[in-house]
Amino acid sequence: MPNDQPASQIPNLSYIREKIAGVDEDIVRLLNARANLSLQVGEAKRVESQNRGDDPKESQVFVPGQEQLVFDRLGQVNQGPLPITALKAIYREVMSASIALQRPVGVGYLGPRGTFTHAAALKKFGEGVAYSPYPTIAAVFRALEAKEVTYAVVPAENSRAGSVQPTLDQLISSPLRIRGETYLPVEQCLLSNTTLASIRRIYSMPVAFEQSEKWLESNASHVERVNCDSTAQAAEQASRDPEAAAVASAICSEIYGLNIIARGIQDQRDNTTRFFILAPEVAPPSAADKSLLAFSVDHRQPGALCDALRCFKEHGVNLTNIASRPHGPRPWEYLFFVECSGHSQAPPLSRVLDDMKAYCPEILILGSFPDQRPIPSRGGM
Ligand SMILES: O=C(O)C(=O)C[C@]1(C(=O)O)C=C[C@@H](O)C=C1
Repeated sequence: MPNDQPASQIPNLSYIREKIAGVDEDIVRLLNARANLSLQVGEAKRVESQNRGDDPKESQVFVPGQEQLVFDRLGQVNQGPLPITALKAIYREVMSASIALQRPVGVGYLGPRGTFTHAAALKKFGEGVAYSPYPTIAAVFRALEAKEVTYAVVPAENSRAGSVQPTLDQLISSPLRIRGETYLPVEQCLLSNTTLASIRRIYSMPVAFEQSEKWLESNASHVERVNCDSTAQAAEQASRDPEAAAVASAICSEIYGLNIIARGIQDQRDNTTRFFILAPEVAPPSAADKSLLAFSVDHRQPGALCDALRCFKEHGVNLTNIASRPHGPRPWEYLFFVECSGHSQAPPLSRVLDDMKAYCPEILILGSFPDQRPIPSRGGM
């Protein structure tokens, strides 16, 4: 940046560096003061768990609503010149270390290394925790159920391709709950070690093919498509097949040694994927929560769905999404998935759930968590 001060008034470089060293000492002292408080929070959480009759070693250290409060406060107190995005990135690591101080944390994700889910997990938990990739969404669920990891991250929904069905299917049969969410901009690339004209097969995940449908139709309409469990697995397979390509992230080109043949091939410029953070239990209520529920109604009763949905209207609870899926154990019957504002343990949603019992043989609370939909002014993490 140009400096208009006369040369005589500019402090000399070593003097400024000494000042920076002094500020760094203060920052380290303050970070450790914060870390000591975090250790106390960890102890308080263990005592609370014990009082509830739960295993104190498994107390929940990741509290997304509290993290949102910290991020919101940063926005309120920051006077610059540091941009808020920089401050939030620094604090992501501060809180990552804070979580790890309270309890060793392992995060399972849909791997292998380099998937968008891996990027989402890093965005949510930072560098302070240990990461373990699993080959399928089902395997991620099983790992957390078996307590191989403390939390898990799975893809939930894409702005172009819609819900990730294997995640919904796992959620309804698993005791795990959604504790948090995060959104990630997704740029798809065509990666290969051959030229576009020589590609005979393209590997990817069904949702990634769907997101890139227009580009693939125009540029590779006659090329065979091979479904994989993840985009990174697709890149890994393409790296071993000289006639193949993969639809995957730019990061995968580095990890698996592939060239980027085309970048940004997704149909939507602001293609975004939403990920769920899974845990054994939901997070406590925060300032702005939403919930994902699944329920069935008596399909022989005309108006049964309408009766169930009226409960939301009567308590002024807003629905943001509704979908239906075949009910696993009972063919030709359906489960309705509803996403709405509020937390299942707090009114008005807790009252809606009480009223719905009159109309719904089954109600599953799949999760309640702070709403992180990307709103530029709020900028959830
Ligand atoms: O307040 C808590 O519950 C904490 O554990 C502290 C803290 C933090 O460092 O600010 C750390 C992790 C949580 O996810 C939220 C906040």
